Amino acid sequence: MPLALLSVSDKTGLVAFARRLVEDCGYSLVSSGGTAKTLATAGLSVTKVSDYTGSPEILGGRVKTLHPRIHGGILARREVAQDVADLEANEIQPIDLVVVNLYPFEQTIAKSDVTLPEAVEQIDIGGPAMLRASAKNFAHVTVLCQPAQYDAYLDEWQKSSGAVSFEFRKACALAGFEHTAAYDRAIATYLSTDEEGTAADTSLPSRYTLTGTQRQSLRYGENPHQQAAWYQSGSEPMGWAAATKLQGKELSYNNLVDLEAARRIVAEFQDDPAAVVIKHTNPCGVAQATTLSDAYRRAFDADSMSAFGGIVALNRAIDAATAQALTQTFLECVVAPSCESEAQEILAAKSKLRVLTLPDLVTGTADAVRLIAGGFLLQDADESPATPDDWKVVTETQPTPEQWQELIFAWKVCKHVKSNAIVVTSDRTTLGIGAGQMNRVGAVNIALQQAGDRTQGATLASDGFFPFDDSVRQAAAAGIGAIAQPGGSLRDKDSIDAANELGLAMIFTGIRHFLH
Ligand SMILES: NC(=O)c1ncn([C@@H]2O[C@H](COP(=O)(O)O)[C@@H](O)[C@H]2O)c1NC=O
Repeated sequence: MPLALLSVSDKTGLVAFARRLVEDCGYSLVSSGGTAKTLATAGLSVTKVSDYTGSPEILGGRVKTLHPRIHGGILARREVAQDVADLEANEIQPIDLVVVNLYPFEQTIAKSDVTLPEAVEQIDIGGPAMLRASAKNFAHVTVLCQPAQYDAYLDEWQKSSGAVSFEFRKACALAGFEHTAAYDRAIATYLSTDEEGTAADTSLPSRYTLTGTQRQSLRYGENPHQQAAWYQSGSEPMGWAAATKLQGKELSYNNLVDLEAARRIVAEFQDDPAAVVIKHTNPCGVAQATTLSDAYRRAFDADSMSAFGGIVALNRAIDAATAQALTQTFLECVVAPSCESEAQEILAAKSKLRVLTLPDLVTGTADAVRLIAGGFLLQDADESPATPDDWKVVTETQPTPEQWQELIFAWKVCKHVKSNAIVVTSDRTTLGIGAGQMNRVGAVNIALQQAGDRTQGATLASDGFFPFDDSVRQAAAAGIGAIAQPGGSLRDKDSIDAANELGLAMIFTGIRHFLH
């Protein structure tokens, strides 16, 4: 009789599955304590692991299945004479099917009041050992690590009359190793943070694993000839995986990339209603106002030509007036924390428009990963807030209180524009954005040109320092009244002298915001 080993924390579907293993597939069952109890209570015949091994479960369950009779049965190569002889000599029966799912570590640490000892006790040791052992020996053993796989196994068993295919076993092994990798990643991440959830050690980890479960296959990637899929980190949906799509076409790869860019900008603005319009990850309009509809109109009007086909993020619930404005042009996606029912009815007229709600638009990722040939780069996210207390006025002319507010606004936007970045703003609305230019003067030119005749008295922010005084002179010629830039160039003095000569106020932020 073939032997199946069942040891599961999540007992969903367990009894029905085990019954079919016995009745349809002819398995005899061996199970760890709690699993055996569940099966026996349901009237199934099952041998307890402790009876099979002759060793009781000890240390409060820390050692249950860690025994040569279990691991020998899983790992034996049936075609290797010495392995077969070892099994016989030790009275070990080969195990053909391992059904194991792990202690719910992630669910445990998701609880707000969890203690470190509680979390540590939920680190499964015996389960991953069995899972990895059976995945390693997929040439002979099938491993199932989630209840969702039970039906597929029974289908496969029936289809093959019990001769489960190599491909099926290999796919199960792959799923098993992905599962243990994600499980260990969650443990390592948890241990690397302190009770407040911030990194306990400021240095980056010596080993870094990125894992995810495919959540959605996407029609294509950045271009139609590229395949793409969306992966969810962790077992609980967070971030975009927790968003709700109220209406509209299927999300595309580029939609998700742009939505994330839009989210990051709107997350900067919490105090007043704010709107962001994104094209190809750069903002073409950002505005704050006293009402959401006004903020959206201003963001849209900032560069209405570019806004066509844009991605919009809003930091307040979509109301009817904003919904009305949103339907006036072609947009790809809109995201907001929520959407009022009247607004939903209005937006429904644009049935293709993707409307998403994401209650938490602020929480992002702590790490930024970039793949390069042969490896990847890891850095902290650019979380540095705009802290004007540390900013230094370097000109004779001091910014007025209004200019200070405007400089903060421009600087926050500038942080999210691809380098070289220049942002011109007025009345908490972008007027012109120079993005991704290979020289800074080019970025200044584009931003000023876009702003057109609206630059008189406006402010300008630059993500990097000015290497020469030419940008200051261009800005002054266009009527810009105040500038924010990091400072730090060898020729800072030239820029300061030019600003003084031309009567501009200029502040040095002391930090830069390159974005590549
Ligand atoms: N220590 C062990 O030898 C061990 N063997 C299996 N487990 C886990 O114990 C759980 C099942 O326990 P039970 O059948 O007692 O409800 C499974 O999640 C399984 O992964 C173990 N627990 C933790 O490491």
